[in-house]
Amino acid sequence: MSALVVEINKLWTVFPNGEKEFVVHKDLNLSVQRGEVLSLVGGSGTGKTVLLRQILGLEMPTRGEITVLGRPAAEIGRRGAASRVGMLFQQGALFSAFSVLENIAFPLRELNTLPAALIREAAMVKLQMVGLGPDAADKMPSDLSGGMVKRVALARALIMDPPLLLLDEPTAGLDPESSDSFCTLLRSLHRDMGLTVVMVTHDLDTLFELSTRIAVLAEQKVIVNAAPKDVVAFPHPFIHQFFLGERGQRAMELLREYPFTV
Ligand SMILES: Nc1ncnc2c1ncn2[C@@H]1O[C@H](COP(=O)(O)OP(=O)(O)OP(=O)(O)O)[C@@H](O)[C@H]1O
Repeated sequence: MSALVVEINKLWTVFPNGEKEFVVHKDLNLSVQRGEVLSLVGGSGTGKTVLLRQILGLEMPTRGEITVLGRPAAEIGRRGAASRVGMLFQQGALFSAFSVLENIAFPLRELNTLPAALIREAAMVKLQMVGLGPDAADKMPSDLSGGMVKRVALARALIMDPPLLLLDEPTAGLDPESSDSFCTLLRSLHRDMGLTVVMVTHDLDTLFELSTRIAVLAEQKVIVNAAPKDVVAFPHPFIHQFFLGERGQRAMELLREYPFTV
């Protein structure tokens, strides 16, 4: 298998805006190597979520190519895609009428190729993998804490052991303690499953705890894609404001605290 898991070439994303056009991405290039945790960082509206959805094949770019695991991203949006790419949406997005176990099993059920007992067993394994006990299996989403919702959504994203995992603001809305323990879980899963991860986050703790690389979106493209310590030192007004403004001290502390990233 090639070391390149995601390859984005000359990507344009243009949305209609009244009489005019609104250009979100312009000639954007990005590549993600196997085993990386690549974080996408950028100001509001720079097209981070759109890019994740395009990698997942849920949206088509206006122009350019996105190759995921050697095939066009457009093929991923189809049936059985969960075996190639798992996605953790920002709100967790569980089905409220399904139990925890039914939510986790959903992509396997959809495939309709395995007997129910095997599907149940696979979902129980994933439940354990995300640190939840068997007693959580029959709970309904409304009975779960925010941290548990994220864990169940993660278990569902991983049900078919995809090599690539996409995370949209994985720790948004969690209290600091739940956020920390979710980061620890993501980090051990990344290590143990040999996952490649592409993540969008605004949270500096999450960013420095998990990222092996950071790609910064500005001026409709990726202005830098490098190790965290090199990104922090890159001369650009957005980066200066994001890492070295008010939050600068914190960013520097985090760089020292998480040797994994430097
Ligand atoms: N389907 C669409 N039609 C028109 N405009 C869209 C569509 N989807 C996204 N946009 C616009 O594209 C821009 C990028 O959106 P996106 O959600 O990717 O931003 P983002 O970088 O994730 O921002 P944030 O950090 O605020 O979540 C925004 O201005 C958004 O309004």
